[in-house]
Amino acid sequence: MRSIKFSLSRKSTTGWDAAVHLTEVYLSGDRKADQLLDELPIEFIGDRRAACQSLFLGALRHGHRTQAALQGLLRKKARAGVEAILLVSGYELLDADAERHPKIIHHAVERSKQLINRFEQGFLNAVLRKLPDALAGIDAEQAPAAYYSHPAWLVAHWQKEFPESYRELLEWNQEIPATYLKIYDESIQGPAGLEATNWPQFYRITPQISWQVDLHPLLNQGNAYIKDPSTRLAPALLAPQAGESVLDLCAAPGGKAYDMAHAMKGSGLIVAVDLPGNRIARLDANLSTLRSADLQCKIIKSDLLELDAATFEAQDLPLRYDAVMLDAPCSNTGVIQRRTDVKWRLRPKDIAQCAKLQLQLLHSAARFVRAGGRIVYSTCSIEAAENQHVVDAFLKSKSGQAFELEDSARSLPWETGHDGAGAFRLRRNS
Ligand SMILES: C[S@@+](CC[C@H](N)C(=O)[O-])C[C@H]1O[C@@H](n2cnc3c(N)ncnc32)[C@H](O)[C@@H]1O
Repeated sequence: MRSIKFSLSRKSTTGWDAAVHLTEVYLSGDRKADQLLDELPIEFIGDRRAACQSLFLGALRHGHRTQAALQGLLRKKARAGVEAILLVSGYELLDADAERHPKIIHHAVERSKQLINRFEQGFLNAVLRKLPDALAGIDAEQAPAAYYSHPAWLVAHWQKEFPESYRELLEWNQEIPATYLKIYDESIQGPAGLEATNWPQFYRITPQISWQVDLHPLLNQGNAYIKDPSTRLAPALLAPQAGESVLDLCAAPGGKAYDMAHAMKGSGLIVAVDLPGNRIARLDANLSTLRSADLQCKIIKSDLLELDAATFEAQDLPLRYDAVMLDAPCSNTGVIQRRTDVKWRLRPKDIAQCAKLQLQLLHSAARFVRAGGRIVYSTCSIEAAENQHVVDAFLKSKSGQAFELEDSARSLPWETGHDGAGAFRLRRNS
């Protein structure tokens, strides 16, 4: 398959064409939606980029519903190029009033002439004409997984985990997420078009805002960061103080480090650890905006499970810290509204596998907490298996005996109105 930059380099390429192309690449490979959007050529800007993003993410957000509707219309699975057109069109049909459906179908058939062969065009035409009725025939009560466009196993799992509220969760995940800017320095006047929220320092970014003109000058100076209000929970629990030593584990790209550096009033030590790889460059760029004469920020590129005393000694860094943040990798079930392709990637065994790794990471992280110090274990999962159960298993273990659970915070998106998360503060007594 040709590169995204090459395929979209023609001036005549529309946002719709680009969305179909990204959807095809997504269906054919193992790249995440964010990565594909990041690969759009820089000249692909303005309305074309916005249309591409909205159609591509809409196709994925509602893709399971469109696939369910197509089941009765296709004898065998369509080639990824054809399926991509059907998913983008399915989203457009769901998003529009019935009187616009013929226009949507006509447009898809016309644009597809340059994308698929004549046989496929005839087939597409026939299927698209039946798609609106097939979509309308899916009932929320009888077929919640198809209607709310989630894998059936995940819906069955949440029906057990959240019997009272799984529908609210499914509805939440299907909404288009808000984007928030956190402004740390109260003296900074944000641009017009930022909307205040109930969460201090968080502003909703409205369509009036220009990323290029309004936001870029504000970002990357250490005083503002694009992040969801749920990200405040774990740093607030850890509450690092000025002058303390903080070990930020699983740190990249550095969002939690921003909160912690500001809580520390720019004084102390932050040692950030993440796996070697391309996330380190963004971590480094973010930390470089936080460093000051009084705040040292160091990076260790390492697997936490292999982190040992020698690595710290080699960089002349302490081995034990006042405060440790472990923002563990997780199933991401709390952020599906924002990262809709998580629904496509997640497999039934993933939650248990994440929990197993998280417990290993917590054991490894706990070694670096000084006596009397604290550690916050945090995830952006809403699964008990990845939150409370990991902490319970740790506390029951031999090394967990030295710790006690002091406090915790949880966000279930349908209750809080922002992304889901779990955070637990453990104190080391000895
Ligand atoms: C939830 S993200 C961290 C987000 C970050 N704390 C922030 O606030 O911007 C999880 C991170 O864990 C890192 N990670 C996963 N497994 C790891 C391991 N074994 N050792 C170190 N880092 C790991 C990933 O590379 C990823 O950057």
